[in-house]
Amino acid sequence: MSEAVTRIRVGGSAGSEPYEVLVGRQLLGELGGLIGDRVKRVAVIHPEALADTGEALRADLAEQGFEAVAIQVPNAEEAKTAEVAAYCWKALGQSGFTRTDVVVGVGGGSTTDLAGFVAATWLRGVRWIAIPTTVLAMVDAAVGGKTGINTAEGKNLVGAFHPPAGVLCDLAALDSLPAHDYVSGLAEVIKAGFIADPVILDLIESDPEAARTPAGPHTAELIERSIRVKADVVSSDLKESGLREILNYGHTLAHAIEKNERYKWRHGAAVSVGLHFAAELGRLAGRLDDATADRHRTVLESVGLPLHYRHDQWPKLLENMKVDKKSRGDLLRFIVLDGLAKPTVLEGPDPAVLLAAYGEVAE
Ligand SMILES: NC(=O)c1ccc[n+]([C@@H]2O[C@H](COP(=O)([O-])OP(=O)(O)OC[C@H]3O[C@@H](n4cnc5c(N)ncnc54)[C@H](O)[C@@H]3O)[C@@H](O)[C@H]2O)c1
Ligand SMILES: O=C(O)C(=O)C[C@@H](O)[C@H](O)[C@H](O)COP(=O)(O)O
Ligand SMILES: [Zn+2]
Repeated sequence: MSEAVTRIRVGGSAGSEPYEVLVGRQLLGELGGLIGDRVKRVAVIHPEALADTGEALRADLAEQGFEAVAIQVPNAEEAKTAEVAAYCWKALGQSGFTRTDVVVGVGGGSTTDLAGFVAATWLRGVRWIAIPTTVLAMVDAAVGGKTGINTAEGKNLVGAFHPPAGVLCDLAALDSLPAHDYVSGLAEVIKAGFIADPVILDLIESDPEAARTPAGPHTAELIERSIRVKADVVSSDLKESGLREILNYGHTLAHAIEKNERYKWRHGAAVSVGLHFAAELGRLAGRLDDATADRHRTVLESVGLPLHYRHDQWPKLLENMKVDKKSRGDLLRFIVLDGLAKPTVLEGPDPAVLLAAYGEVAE
């Protein structure tokens, strides 16, 4: 696929403002235009690992005439806490941030989830722009307006739907990403393949080793296809009243594992185990054919993603899953497949079937 800039439109229905996701290289020149003329202040929220990037962005924006502040937050999930959100609110307050000012979140999904949440809550909502720097944030977290933080009780339990004004996916950012973080993002790419676009799976299976690096021949296509899957879904169901639940494929168990690991596991790694579990659940519930269920294991394993989790943790995981956002009262609900690219909801599965599915995942 060419290195030209691809523009993917998101939203525009049900009262939400449409915006674009740009994918390409050297996109930062687009930022000033996205921020707009009448804006006085810009806050650049970035993780420690991207201190240089955050400062370079701040300096560039200051040169363009904005009052720009950089707000450094911890790396990864440590940023998704009420304390860090409060730290950001303090920084916005101290810089006199008003309703016409703009937040920029640059980093992985943890940073964009936090930055979006800070933007959603400051003065009850200011504009924000996402500059995702991981595969996972480009294909999933930065697109669609789910923002939020974790609590000790569970993943993303506090948040808001607050779509960004634009998303800039600069593929050059992926060159500095640690290999395990690159691979972890592939779990959401593979998820998009199973729920909606099997060409994604074909591309990865054609050369799994190449899919593990940003230098692979299909990097841009894999990212763009996954963004289109997400864009299509959130454009028709921003607030998850139905269709959007399919994006949660593999996430019911994944979030339970993340909480169990006190958010030290990468989200993508947990999603990989969760996808394996969801495939086995679909198979054992009589919904999914053996070949498609097996394909989950082979494709995830081929790029080096984990499939298993500790056998003795099932009672805790079951407890954790009760606060999943898809639960209704005491009813557990899972996304499973009726076939390739045919996601559906499985409500209140037999506990014995759930346990048997976990038996396939347990190590
Ligand atoms: N809002 C959504 O719709 C949505 C969707 C999927 C995932 N998420 C959330 O995204 C988070 C996971 O995001 P992630 O996988 O991007 O990980 P991450 O944001 O936790 O980042 C992983 C690590 O990589 C560092 N990093 C980021 N970009 C880098 C780069 N270019 N070079 C070097 N280091 C870099 C980060 O500082 C961090 O240390 C989870 O909290 C998950 O819940 C949200
Ligand atoms: O955008 C969505 O909707 C998703 O479910 C995408 C997921 O990949 C993502 O991890 C999301 O943050 C999970 O949301 P949650 O509502 O289950 O916390
Ligand atoms: Zn996810």
